[in-house]
Order: sequence, then structure tokens, then C-alpha cells
Amino acid sequence: MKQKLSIVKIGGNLIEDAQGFEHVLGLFSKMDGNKILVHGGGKKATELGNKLGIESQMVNGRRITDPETLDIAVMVYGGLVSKKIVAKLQALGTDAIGMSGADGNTIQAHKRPIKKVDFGLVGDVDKVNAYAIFKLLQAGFTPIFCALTHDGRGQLLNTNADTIAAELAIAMSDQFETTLYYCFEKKGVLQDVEDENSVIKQIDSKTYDELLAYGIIADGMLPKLHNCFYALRNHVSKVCVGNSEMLDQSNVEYTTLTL
Ligand SMILES: Nc1ncnc2c1ncn2[C@@H]1O[C@H](COP(=O)(O)OP(=O)(O)O)[C@@H](O)[C@H]1O
Ligand SMILES: CC(=O)N[C@@H](CCC(=O)OP(=O)(O)O)C(=O)O
Repeated sequence: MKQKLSIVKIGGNLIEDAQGFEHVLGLFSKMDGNKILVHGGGKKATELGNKLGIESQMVNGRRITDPETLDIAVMVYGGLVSKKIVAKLQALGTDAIGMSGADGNTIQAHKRPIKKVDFGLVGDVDKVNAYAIFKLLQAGFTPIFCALTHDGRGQLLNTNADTIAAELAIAMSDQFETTLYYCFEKKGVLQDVEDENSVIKQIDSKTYDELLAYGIIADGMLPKLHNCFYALRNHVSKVCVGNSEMLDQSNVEYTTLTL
């Protein structure tokens, strides 16, 4: 029987909320078994860019990344956010190790080809080195991945953290029975984004199409759900979307995705 693995992605709004940040890391540190954390930090990158006079430009939930913006992404995702998370998890007794896709050659990508939009230094994932990650888990480390990949020729690339989480979950699913948790500030995918009590408990491919057609899913939820179904179609056992409480295995409401 395969061992279990939990992959938890935490979003930018959670990271920016001091209380929410402590809470989610506390719950993550208590999770049993093999686990990996993936974090964004898009909000912080936008904030730092503004302070430096470099305006952010997002298209379809993805950041247009020129060389200066990439430097900000590296500083914020690979530096500030990663190291804060690692230090907090160490204090909670979790032996965390901060990773970009360049570290241990764990995630190789290529620069997204220019079609309608030139996203600049944004990476589409080619290859995850599942063996290197397996070795880290086996050695007792908890890998903490940020939203950076590399092209194997010395170029770092900015890759959406939701995508990194899905690609990791898919690659690790050969070896593990993997559950992918997309953890953000709301209770789940909501029927009405203004009403926290309108959690849609289950979404299958058919409901997904309907929700898209009615415009119930918008903004950052579009790439998130796209990644959820991409993971499910590629042998990830379970995919959930919800707030931190979802990690507690308690009886809270959240959204489960099925094919
Ligand atoms: N139906 C929906 N249910 C919940 N959130 C939604 C929905 N449609 C759009 N959203 C928006 O998507 C956002 C989450 O996407 P995003 O900000 O990219 O997440 P993350 O914080 O994980 O990066 C929510 O804050 C919300 O504003
Ligand atoms: C290419 C691209 O869009 N990369 C994202 C990576 C960070 C991220 O995904 O952060 P959240 O999860 O907090 O949104 C960005 O720069 O915003």
C-alpha cells in the first residue's frame, strides 16, 4: 500500500494576516505523516513593488514578470516569506527546509512561450524531481516550496504557487497516495463570494462547467480550480479547497473536488 502525503498550499491573503498565518502554520505543524507546504506571497510582492515604484501587472491571475519584477519575486518568495515560514515551523517542532525549484533541481520549467501575452520570466513546469523530494521526506525534512522554478540554464522563473502545488502533487502521486489542500482565507468555493455560509461542498466536472458558465467562479479562483481538476485527472487522490480549519480534520465545511 502507498504511504500518504499531504500537500498544503497557502495563499497570499493568509500569509498577510498575522493571526491567520500563525494559525495555519500551527495546524500544518500538527498534521501527521509526510507533508509538503507550498506558499505564494503575491500580495507581498505587489506591496514591495509599489514601494520601489515597480507596478504589478496581472493577466488571468498571472504576474507579468520583467527582470526587475523577477528580482522582487525572488526576494519576497524565496527570501522573506520562505524564511519566515521555515523559522516559525522550526519553533513549532517541524524540521522545515525552504526550497525553490532550483534547489536540488526539484522543479525545472521553461519560459512561457509568447502567444497573445508576453508574460516575461514566467515558467511553465516541465519536470519535478520526485526522487530528490522523496529523499528529503525520508530524511525527516518537511519541504517548503516557494513560487520559483528554474530552467536548468541558470535562469530563475516565476511560477504561480497553485500550479507548483498541483505539479508537485502529480509528480509525488507515483509514490504516495496524495491529498492536495488549497488553503485560503474563505471557507471553500462559495456560491456567493460575499456569503461565507454558501460553501459548495462538492464540485465535479459537470458542476464546474456550470459554475464557470454562470460566472460564480472568478479571479484567483479560476486558476485554482483549473489546477484542482488538472491534479485529479493526473492521479492525485483527493483535492480540497477551504480555510485553515480544513487541516484540522475536524467537522468543518470545505469544498471537495471530484472528476
Ligand atoms: N466562488 C468563489 N468562491 C470563493 N472565492 C472566490 C470565488 N470566486 C472568486 N473568488 C476569489 O478568489 C480569491 C482566491 O484566489 P487567490 O486570491 O488567487 O487565492 P490565494 O490567496 O490562494 O492565492 C478569493 O479571495 C475570492 O476573492
Ligand atoms: C506567475 C505568477 O503569477 N506567479 C505568482 C507567484 C506567487 C503566488 O502564486 O502567490 P499567491 O498564491 O499568494 O497568489 C505571482 O507572482 O503572483
